[in-house]
Amino acid sequence: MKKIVEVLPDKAALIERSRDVVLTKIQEAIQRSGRCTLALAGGGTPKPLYEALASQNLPWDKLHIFWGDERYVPADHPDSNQAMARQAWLDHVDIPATNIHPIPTDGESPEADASKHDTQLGEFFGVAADEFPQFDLILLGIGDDAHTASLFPHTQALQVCDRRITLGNKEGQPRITFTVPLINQAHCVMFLVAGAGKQPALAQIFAAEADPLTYPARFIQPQGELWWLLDQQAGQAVKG
Ligand SMILES: O=C(O)[C@H](O)[C@@H](O)[C@H](O)[C@H](O)COP(=O)(O)O
Repeated sequence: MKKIVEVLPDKAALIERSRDVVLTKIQEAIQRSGRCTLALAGGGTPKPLYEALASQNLPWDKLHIFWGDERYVPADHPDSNQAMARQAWLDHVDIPATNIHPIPTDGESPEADASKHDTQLGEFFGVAADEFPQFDLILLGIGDDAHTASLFPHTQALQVCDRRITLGNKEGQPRITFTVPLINQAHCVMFLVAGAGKQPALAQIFAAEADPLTYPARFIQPQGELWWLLDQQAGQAVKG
């Protein structure tokens, strides 16, 4: 794993830098394999990044969009991660509908939809049920409790090693999430973190030792590159 940590002067600089790194990673993936598989994060921090990507001129047919986690709400619900990315970005560019691979939330149950998406990933990447495909880029955020994707502290999802997709649990509300081994298989994982409220969580995530079940983002140790892009306020927590 190659770890890169950058602290940017403010939120605007963080978004500009993340846009540039994302564009580079998309280009590298397309050169490597003819396409780029990109998993998006929810939350407020990446929204301006998605808005910035909406004005780019990209080979949209080569980009395949996934989500690292989803809230269990209809696709047009204000809390839907899919809806946020569509409104900020995907609805404004010429990406083929078949290149957008949302986590389903309209099935019989969260369990059934998690299992369906696990199968969908296997089919898309052409891998067996017990294999973990390699995403080109996975975008992530962290919560004040150091959760990432929908991998919340001390939840069952953190222990799942034999599936790509599982159920997350936010204070009793079901979510659907990538598992730790799926995220860790990626070519590149990029965390975007802004604001002073994230300092305590970041301090524990970057500490020499701390329990990953309490600070789930510590589990993220991808095969490829691990980027932490922080604004100045969040970055106070990791300055030597
Ligand atoms: O669906 C979600 O809520 C996320 O994917 C989640 O893990 C998010 O990235 C963090 O909670 C950070 O959220 P903010 O960017 O809003 O701080």
